[in-house]
This record gives sequence, C-alpha cells and structure tokens, in this order.
Amino acid sequence: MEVLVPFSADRPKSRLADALSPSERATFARTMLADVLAAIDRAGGDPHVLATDEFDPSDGPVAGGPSPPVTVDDRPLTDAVNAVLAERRPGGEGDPLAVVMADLALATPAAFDRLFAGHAGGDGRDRSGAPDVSIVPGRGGGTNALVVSHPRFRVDYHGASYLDHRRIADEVGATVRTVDSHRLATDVDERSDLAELLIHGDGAAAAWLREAGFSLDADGGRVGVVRE
Ligand SMILES: Nc1nc2c(ncn2[C@@H]2O[C@H](COP(=O)(O)OP(=O)(O)OP(=O)(O)O)[C@@H](O)[C@H]2O)c(=O)[nH]1
Ligand SMILES: C[C@H](OP(=O)(O)O)C(=O)O
Repeated sequence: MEVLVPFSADRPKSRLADALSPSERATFARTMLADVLAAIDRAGGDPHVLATDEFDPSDGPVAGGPSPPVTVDDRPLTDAVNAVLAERRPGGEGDPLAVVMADLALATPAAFDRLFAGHAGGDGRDRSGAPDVSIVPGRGGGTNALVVSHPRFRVDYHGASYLDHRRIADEVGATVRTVDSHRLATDVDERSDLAELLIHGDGAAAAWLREAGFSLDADGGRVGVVRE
C-alpha cells in the first residue's frame, strides 16, 4: 500500500520552540520522520513523502533506512493532500492510499499493520467488509493517520479534524473505521508530548532526546520532561 507522509521540511515543529532551538527542531523532525518511514517500510507499506520543500531523505540525522520518493508541494497541508487524493482516486480506479503524519514517533510496524489490515492495496488482502476510510484520531481532536479507499473522500486538517473527517465521510457516503491505537494516536507536537517519547519510544527520536539532555520529570502531577 502506498503511504503518503506529509512533512514540513522548511518550518517544522514550531510548537516545540519552548523546548528546542530552530536547528534542533529541524533535526528532531527529520529523526521522527526516519522512525516513521522505517516502521511503515517494515509493515510492508510503500512510503512517499509529500514535503513543503526539497530535501534528501538519505542525507539526514539517521543513517540507513528507507529513502522514499519525495514530492514537493508548498501548498497548505489540506490542499496538498487533497491534490494527491484527486489524482489517485483511491477506491475508484486507484488502490487504497494511506496518509500518515511524520511525527508519530511511537509508531511500530505492528501498529501500522493493524491500520493497513483489510484495505487491499495490491497485496491481495481480502477487502470484503473493509471500511472505505480508516481514521486514527490524534491528541486534541486531530487526525494522525488515514487509509482512504473512497474516490470522493477529501481531507480537512487542523482543529477538530477527526470530527471533520467523520462528517466528510458521511457526506460522501463512505463507511468509517476509527482505529484506536495508543502508538498511532501519539503525535509529538508540544513539550508535554516529549515525555511520551521517553516513556514509550525505542527509536532514533527517543535516543536523540536523551542525547540532547532530556529526561523524565515525575515530581508532581503528570509526568513531564526536564533538560539538564
Ligand atoms: N506537506 C506538508 N506537510 C505539512 C504541512 N504542515 C504540517 N505538515 C506535516 O503534517 C504533519 C502534522 O503537522 P503539524 O503537527 O500540524 O505541524 P508541524 O509543522 O509538524 O508542527 P507545528 O509547526 O507545531 O504546527 C507533520 O508530519 C508535518 O511535518 C504542510 O503545510 N505541508
Ligand atoms: C494535521 C493536523 O495536526 P494538528 O494541527 O492538529 O497538530 C491535524 O491533525 O488535523
């Protein structure tokens, strides 16, 4: 299955400005991207990066790993993803298309395998009974991942996009499966999300955080992070 991975190459992770410098945010975003691409690849997905600017996936902070094709489209996220959906027509002439955000730093191959299950995509899996659209809700009402098998479904990101996507699916007559996954529901946007990565992450991004001096702060209330 083709897996579109939107990536803000030129202006990443502004909400982490209170924890990381601009250059650190760029490196951290690329490191999370590398973890996500590796997990997709190991789940049998075929990643394709949709980036805001040119960059070379093979020339980054993480050696090795997949070096997927990169399409550059500097339009806003929603417009860029909808242009691909309109061209591919997944579930029409085209195979199902997954859309997975590049900041799902806890994602594992098993989590992606559960998401892809049932949506045939040239892998011969039986689609009988499969949903037209699978949605992975993110923290704060977002949409962390989708699998689309309906030619008229379109995205509308930001805000309570999970609810927007359920409405859009209803409007086009698409059946929906909501995928409840702790690992795929955790997108790393803000300082508080870094604790999740230190607790549950075992990839390059978690290692990068530790090497940058971050550790858990469990002194009172919800666990956070401190930086030495
Ligand atoms: N192609 C593309 N990807 C985007 C765009 N904005 C965000 N993304 C990617 O979409 C996913 C979700 O991004 P957000 O967390 O909303 O935005 P972000 O740029 O990572 O972080 P913030 O600057 O804090 O909003 C991440 O994989 C981003 O790299 C965009 O305008 N175009
Ligand atoms: C992509 C977007 O992320 P957020 O802006 O909510 O972090 C969304 O989930 O709709």
